[in-house]
Amino acid sequence: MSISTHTALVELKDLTFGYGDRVILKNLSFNVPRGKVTALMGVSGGGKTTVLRLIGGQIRASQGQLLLDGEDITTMRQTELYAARRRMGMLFQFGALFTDMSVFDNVAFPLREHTGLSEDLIRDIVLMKLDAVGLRGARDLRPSEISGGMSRRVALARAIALDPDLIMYDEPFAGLDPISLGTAARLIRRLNDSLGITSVVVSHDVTETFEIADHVVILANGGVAAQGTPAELRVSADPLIHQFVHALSDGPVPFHYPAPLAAQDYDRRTA
Ligand SMILES: Nc1ncnc2c1ncn2[C@@H]1O[C@H](COP(=O)(O)OP(=O)(O)OP(=O)(O)O)[C@@H](O)[C@H]1O
Repeated sequence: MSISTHTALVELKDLTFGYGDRVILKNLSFNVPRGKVTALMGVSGGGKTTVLRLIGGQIRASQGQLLLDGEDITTMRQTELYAARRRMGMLFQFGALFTDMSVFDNVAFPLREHTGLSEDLIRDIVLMKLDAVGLRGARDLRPSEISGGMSRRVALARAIALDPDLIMYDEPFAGLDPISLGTAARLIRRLNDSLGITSVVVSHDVTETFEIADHVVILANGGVAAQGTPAELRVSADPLIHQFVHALSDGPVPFHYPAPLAAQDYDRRTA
C-alpha cells in the first residue's frame, strides 16, 4: 500500500452526474476513510452502483472532484486512469469468472495480464490469495464445479491478486444463503484488516453490512441522506434513516407507488 498523508483514500467533492439529461447524483460529497470498511446504502436506483463506477473511472462526473489519494480521477488522462484502476479491485454481484478456466487460472489471469512475474512466482501468489479466501484446495476445479458462494470467493481472490489499495463490492451478499452470507461478510472484514486495504461495500443487507462496516453512507435524492457509524445510524431520529435502518415498509419512502385514491379507482372499476 502506498504511503500517503491523506486520511481519506477517496474523496468525493460536489460531484454531479447524470445519464443523459437525467441527473442521478447532485453535489454529492463524502469521504472513504483509508483502511476502513465503508458501506454505501440507500434505496434501489439511488445511484450506489453509479458511485462505484465513478470511483472506478468507468464514467466521469460532469462537475466536481473525485480524489484518489489526492489525485483527481475526473481529469486524468487514459494512461493515468489505467494506473489508478490497477490500485482498485472491483467485485460485481456474480463475480463473472471465466468458465473455461480453472479456479487457479482465473486468479492467475490478472497477474499474467498485468505483470511480468515468472510462473513460479505467480503460482505462489495465486495459492496465497486462494488460501486467504479458504479455497487453496479448490484450485483445479472449474467454475461449473463450485457453488455460487465459492465462485464469489474465487472472484474475490482474483480481485486482490494485484494487491489493490481499494476494493469495491457491489451487492456481495445478493442471493447467498444465510451461512454463505455470514462467511462472505466476515471475509470482507478480515481481508480488509489483514491486507490493510480500504473497502467500499454496496449492499441492501442492513444486518450483515452494519456488522462489518466502520462507516455507513446512505444515499437518497442524489446526495448523502446520512452518514456515520452503524451505532450512530441505528439510533438516528431522522424518519428516512429510521425507516431504512429498521427495514420498515412504509415511511418517508412510501409503500405505495403514486396512484389515484383507492376509492376513485374502485369506483371506476364498478362504474
Ligand atoms: N447505463 C445507464 N443508462 C441510463 N440510466 C442508468 C444507467 N445505469 C443506471 N441508470 C439509472 O440510474 C439510476 C441509478 O442507478 P444505480 O444502478 O446507480 O442505482 P443503485 O442505487 O445501485 O440501485 P440498486 O440498489 O437497485 O442496484 C437508476 O434509476 C438507473 O435506472
